[in-house]
This record gives sequence, C-alpha cells and structure tokens, in this order.
Amino acid sequence: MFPDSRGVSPSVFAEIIQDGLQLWHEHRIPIIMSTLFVLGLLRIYLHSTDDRTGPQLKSKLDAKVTSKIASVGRDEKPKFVIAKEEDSEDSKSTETGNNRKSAKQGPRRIRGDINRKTRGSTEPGTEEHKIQVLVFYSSLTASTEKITRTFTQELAASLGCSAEGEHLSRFLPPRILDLAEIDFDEYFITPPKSETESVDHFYLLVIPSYNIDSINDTFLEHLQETHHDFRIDTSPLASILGYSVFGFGDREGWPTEEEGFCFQAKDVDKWMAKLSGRKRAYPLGMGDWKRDGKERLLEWRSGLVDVLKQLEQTGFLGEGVPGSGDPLESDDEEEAEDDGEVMIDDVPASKAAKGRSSGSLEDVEDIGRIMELSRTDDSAKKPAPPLAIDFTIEGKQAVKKAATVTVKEMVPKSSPTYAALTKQGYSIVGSHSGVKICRWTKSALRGRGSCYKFSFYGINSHQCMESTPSLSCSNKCVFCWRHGTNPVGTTWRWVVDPPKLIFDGVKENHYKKIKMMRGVPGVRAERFAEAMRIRHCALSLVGEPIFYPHINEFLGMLHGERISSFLVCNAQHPDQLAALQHVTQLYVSIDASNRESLRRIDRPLHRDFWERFQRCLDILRERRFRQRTVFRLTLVKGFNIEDEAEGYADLVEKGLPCFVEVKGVTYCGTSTSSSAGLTMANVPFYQEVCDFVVALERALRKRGLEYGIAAEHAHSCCILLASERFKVDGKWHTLIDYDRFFELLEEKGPDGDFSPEDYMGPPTPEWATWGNGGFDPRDQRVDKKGRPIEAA
Ligand SMILES: Cc1cc2nc3c(=O)[nH]c(=O)nc-3n(C[C@H](O)[C@H](O)[C@H](O)COP(=O)(O)O)c2cc1C
Ligand code: SF4
Repeated sequence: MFPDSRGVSPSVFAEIIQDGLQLWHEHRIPIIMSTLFVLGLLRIYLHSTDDRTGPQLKSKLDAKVTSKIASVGRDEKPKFVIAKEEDSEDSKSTETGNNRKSAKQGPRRIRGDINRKTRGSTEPGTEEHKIQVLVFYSSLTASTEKITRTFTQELAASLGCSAEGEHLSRFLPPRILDLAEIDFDEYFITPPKSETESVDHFYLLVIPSYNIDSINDTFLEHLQETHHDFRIDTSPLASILGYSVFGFGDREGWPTEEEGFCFQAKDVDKWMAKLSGRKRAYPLGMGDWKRDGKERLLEWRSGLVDVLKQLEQTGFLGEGVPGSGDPLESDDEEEAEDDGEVMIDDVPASKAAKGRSSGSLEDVEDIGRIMELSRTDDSAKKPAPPLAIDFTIEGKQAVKKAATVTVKEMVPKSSPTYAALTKQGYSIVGSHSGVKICRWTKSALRGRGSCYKFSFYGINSHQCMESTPSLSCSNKCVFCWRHGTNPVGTTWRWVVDPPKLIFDGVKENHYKKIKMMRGVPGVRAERFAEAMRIRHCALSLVGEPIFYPHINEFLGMLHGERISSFLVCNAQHPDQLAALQHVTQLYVSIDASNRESLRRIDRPLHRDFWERFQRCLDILRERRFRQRTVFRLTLVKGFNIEDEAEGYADLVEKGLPCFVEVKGVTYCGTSTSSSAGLTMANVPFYQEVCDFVVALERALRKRGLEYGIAAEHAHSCCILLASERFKVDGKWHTLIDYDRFFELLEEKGPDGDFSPEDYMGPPTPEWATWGNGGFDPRDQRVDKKGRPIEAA
C-alpha cells in the first residue's frame, strides 16, 4: 500500500469509508429524523418572522391599491398620501424603455388612505392633535361676510379660544376664508397641511344663494369636478373631522326650497357629503336673511359647539343611524312603524329573539342586582319595592300572597323580550320601562310631516318622546305583534324601578337617538335644535303605563319639566285609573263595542274584563270635567268595524269622553301577525274609516249627544270626533294650550280642580279640519318611495 499525497494509504482510506458507511447504516434513521427536525424548526422560525412583517406589508399594499375610500368607517381616521408612481417597479421598468412606459406617463393620483391607529401616534382625541375650524363663506352684497365674521368670533369664544390667537383648548382659533379669494385646490382636494403641528380640520361653509353667476357656481363646479376626477379619489376630503353648511336665502323672492330657497347651500352640502366620505357633522342650516337668518345661525352655532366639544373629547363624530352622512335623502320613506298605536307586523318577536334564554332569574348575582336596584329607590324612600303588588286583590290577602312571590325583573337583559324590543329600536330603561323614537319624530325632523297629534292638538312630533314605564300588559290584543314574548300579567309581580331612574333613563336614551339623526340628509337644523328639548311624552308605547306603581310620581317629573303627558290605558285597571292624577290628555283604548268582540280582539287576561272595562268608562264619565278624556278606537276590518257603530255610540254615551279618536289599524310588512292571523285584508281603507266615523256621528246625534267630526289626518288614517264643549263660536278648538295646563297644575296641584276647557287652545287650523286632509302645510308630503306628493 502506498500512502496518497496527503499521507493516507488507500487501504486506510477504504477502511474509513467503510466505517462511515457502517456508521450511516447503523444510525441513519436518527440522523435523518434530527435533520428533518432541525429543518422544521428553521422553517417555523422563518415563517413566524415573515408573519410579523407580512400583514403590515400587505395592509400597506392593500391601502395603496385602494382607490375609493367611501367605505371608510366614521371612526377610522383617513390620511392622504400622494402616490409616487415614479418610485414603483413600473416606473423603473419604463426607464429601461419597456412597453409599460404609459404607466409612468399617467397622472399623479391623489387618494385617501386609512391611517391605522398605532400606539404612540398622534390620534385624534389625544393632546397633540389640534383642531382647526375653517369657516368658508361667499358674499356678493357683503351681508354674509359681516355676519360670518361675528359668527366666527363668537364660535372662537365658545370653543375656548379667541380669534386673536390665544387659545385655552385644543382648538386653534377658527380661520375665516372668503371663497372668492382662496385657491380651491388648497382646501378642497386635500385639507391643508401644517408643517409644525398635527392639525385636524373641521369645515364650516356659510353660503348665500344666488340665481345669477357667482363664485358659488365656480366653487360648486370645483367640488363636482373633484368628485368626478378619475385621478382623485371620490372622497379626498375624508380626513377632515367633519363639516356642516349653513345657507342664507330670501323667502320673499324664493319662498320654498322647491322654488330655490337656499338651493346652493343644499348643493354644497351634497357635494361635501360626497367629498368628505359622509362626514356631515351637523344638519344643513338655512335662514332667511331678512327674517330669521340670525336666529337660525345662532341655533346652528350652538349645535355645532356641542358637536365640536364632543370631537375634542372623543376625536369622532359619534354614532349615527343608517343613512347618516349620505349626500341625499333616501328615496324610500321609512317603513310604517309603530307610532305607539296598534299595528300589524310580520316579524313575530319570538323570531327576533330566537336563541335567547328565558327571562327567569338565573343566578344569585341577579338577585343581588335586583336588591341593589330596589335600594336605589330614592324617590320617596318608600319600603314598598321589591314587594310584588297585586292590583286584582285588595286588602290583607293581597299582601300575604305578594310576600310569597319571588321578585324578578320584568324584562331581564337575557330575556327574549329584551332582544326583541331592542332589535326593534326600543331602548330598555331599568328593568321594565322603554323608549323609542317613533317614525313621525324622524319624519318631522326631516320636514316630511308630523303625526295626527300635531294636526289635532298641536304636538310637534320632533319634540315628542314615546315611552312607557311598564312594558307589561294585561291583554294579548290580536293586533299586538309582541304577544308571545312581551310580559303579560294581571298583577305587578316584578322589581319596581324608582321613577327618577326611569325619567332620567328615558330622556337620556331619547336624546341619544335624536343625536344619531344628526348626519341624516334632509334633517332640518332648526327642527334638530328644537328636538333637543322634549315637550311632550306619549305614554303609549307598548304595555300599560298605569300598571307602574309610581305612575303619579313619574307624571310629576314630566310635568315638572313642562313636558305634557298623553297617557293611554287599556281600560282594565279601574283602581289605578281612579287614583291617577292630572295628565294633559287621558286616553282609554276602546277596541270593541261589546263583550264578545272585546274578548275576541283584546284577549284579556282578567276574567272580569268586561266589568273592569265598564268601571273604567264610569270613571271617565265622572272625570270628564277634570281630565281631558279621549276614547281611542282602532278599527280592524273583520273584527270591530262592521255594524258596530251603534255599539260604540252606546259606549260613548256611557263614558261621555271629550274626544273620540278613530284610527285604522296600521299595516307594516306582509303580515300574518303570527297567531292572530291578521293580514293586509284587516287594514281598512281611509274611505272605510270615514264611512264609519260618519255612521258613528249619526248614531251619537240620534242619542241626542252633541258630538261632531272636528278634524282629520288622512295621512295616518285618523279622524277626530269632539264634544261640542270644544266648539266655540262655530269653530272647533281641539288644540291645547300647554303653557296654561302647566300654570294650572302649578297653581292647583296634581289633584287640583280645573277642567279641560281651562286649557283649551286656539281654533283648530283650517287645514286640519274635516274635509281638508290635515297635513301640516309647513312640510312636504312624500309617498312611500319618498317622492313628493302634490296637495290635492
Ligand atoms: C342677485 C341675487 C340673487 C339671489 N338669488 C337667490 C336665490 O336663488 N335663492 C335664495 O334663497 N336667495 C337668493 N338671493 C338672496 C340672497 O341669498 C340673500 O340676500 C343673501 O343674504 C345675500 O348675501 P350677501 O349679502 O352676502 O350677498 C339672491 C340675492 C341676490 C342679490
Ligand atoms: S304622539 Fe308622539 S310618539 Fe305618538 S306618533 Fe305622535 S310623535 Fe310619535
């Protein structure tokens, strides 16, 4: 054997190889396994580091290719970037002369990008961010300029900063800018940028209208072109915090909006909604410079200050209802909705609440919470709650029985009723009260008409709160879609919430819901401002308000704030009715004219329902010179219309109410109204309601009763018969003098001796009287699709 060049002989070399092979054969499996294991670990490691950078990269890329940002959530803070196509791969390849050259030559694209919140960044709502209000105006004959200057100074003062530069809050002194002098590109393609500090902008635009060529036309053209420019995102101003527009016009020359009143402010509002990605922060204000201009502007300013202060605290505009911020009013009028009256609906509540657990007490914590609730009854420091109160049994027996009953919440959060009611837009307050914005309140906010109570009694729907302190009822009326899940009972056997808790809760939730309407197109600034003061309360939502043991205290709180009370009861609780103190108007639902019909339609839980009903009528008769009493008849075809006029006339003769309201049942959806089997066929036509009312009036006259048809509201299928006590000098006086009512109440107390005539209002307006339709002439009537309906 010869050693090789490195001094190892071939035989030794062969031996080494052989040893190696043997080693491999003996240990190959663990070697392969360990290698695979190490490779696996390596792969996992590499993958995880890739994950950490991947999504960021991906989101950046996603954001880059996003060309539309209209869908940016109201709570995401968009930021603008100018895409630099020169830096892209494409542009590099164009430099090398390949056929993608055109990509480089394309225009620079300006677009919105979502600024994802990262820790440590200066987000809105943090100290570092300043808020700059920019007040733009145009003015031909100088009045707008003058008024806008004063407005801006006052706004600065309200925001805690002065126009001179000294500012105590996060607000920089508002800047005033003449549209005729600025470069639109500087403000209306992207908001201006500050070199020195982080600034968010809020735009206000005060725009008079001119039907001649003016700077307004150039401005509007610019907004429109920016929106349509394919190089620019459709919402390049989405990074502003919000905007609002105020218009000046002249009603002498342009009396209505259809005739051009403030038409350019409306246009600016529309384009700003598009460019800002639906950032309308406050409704479009409009004022007649000769009449109410200053007043409207003041109102607008005060609403804006609230919004701006909220922005200062939270950085965001807050919640809105669907449609908030849209450029234009939706064409569809809202579906018919419960207006506190009765209606047929095709959504059985049980369906809505599917899957939720039962409403029973579930654990010890619940009991503890209930005891806590009961202890917070600071209203009268009465020991009553949480004892169950039995309305049906009097004397000691009742107390004995009550003491043995377990006290539950009427509508626990976990119950199907809670789920069903909240899904329908009700806010549940405490454990047994509710509040909801009715469709007429929304309609009045948008100038689309108020409910019949405006035509009959002068109630502004946008200042009306619909609520109840008891969601429970003792009937299961066929037209009530809620049966199946709503609590029913003949006795109050639940925890009793204190009246103050309910009063504060319903108001808070009502205002919250009104505020959510702020960004809805078509909402009128002056109505919105008025709506922030509740003037009326319709205690007629769902359930039976006088079921609530502290109803009188609750009424006292309403009246204490000069909120009128329209209370509807179901004529099943005579004792509570007898104990009821003054309300502005007291209703009793009269759903049928005879025992059998009442059983069929109301499906009462009380066995002595007819006797209770009769006793209620007696009480009403006794009270007719102390309370303003009303019979409410709800007509359901096939149930309580046919041949019943005479029967109803008998009931009117018994109760002698001040008024009889007749209303066709409301339809909503393609009803089968679940177990009741009601359909659209049960909804009477307006003409049928009219025929019934004429027959009823005749039947009353036949009995020598002095009633007449006083008013109508065809839009909601409702007609009012009134006692001639409310006819003065041949004119109906169905309106109410609310101020007088409160004066009398303050003077004479809640049990005081005063009569409905003492607070009778001025004559019923001509347009509301029988034969004139009853639609509020201030408003625009629309059909179900939101199209204007011309007056007949
Ligand atoms: C030439 C001219 C045209 C106008 N056209 C309208 C109009 O179409 N609709 C409207 O509501 N007001 C119209 N107005 C009323 C103005 O909007 C209103 O007077 C406004 O306050 C004027 O503001 P200024 O003094 O700042 O120019 C017009 C006024 C002028 C002088
Ligand atoms: S009275 Fe009030 S709650 Fe009832 S429908 Fe009219 S506005 Fe709505």
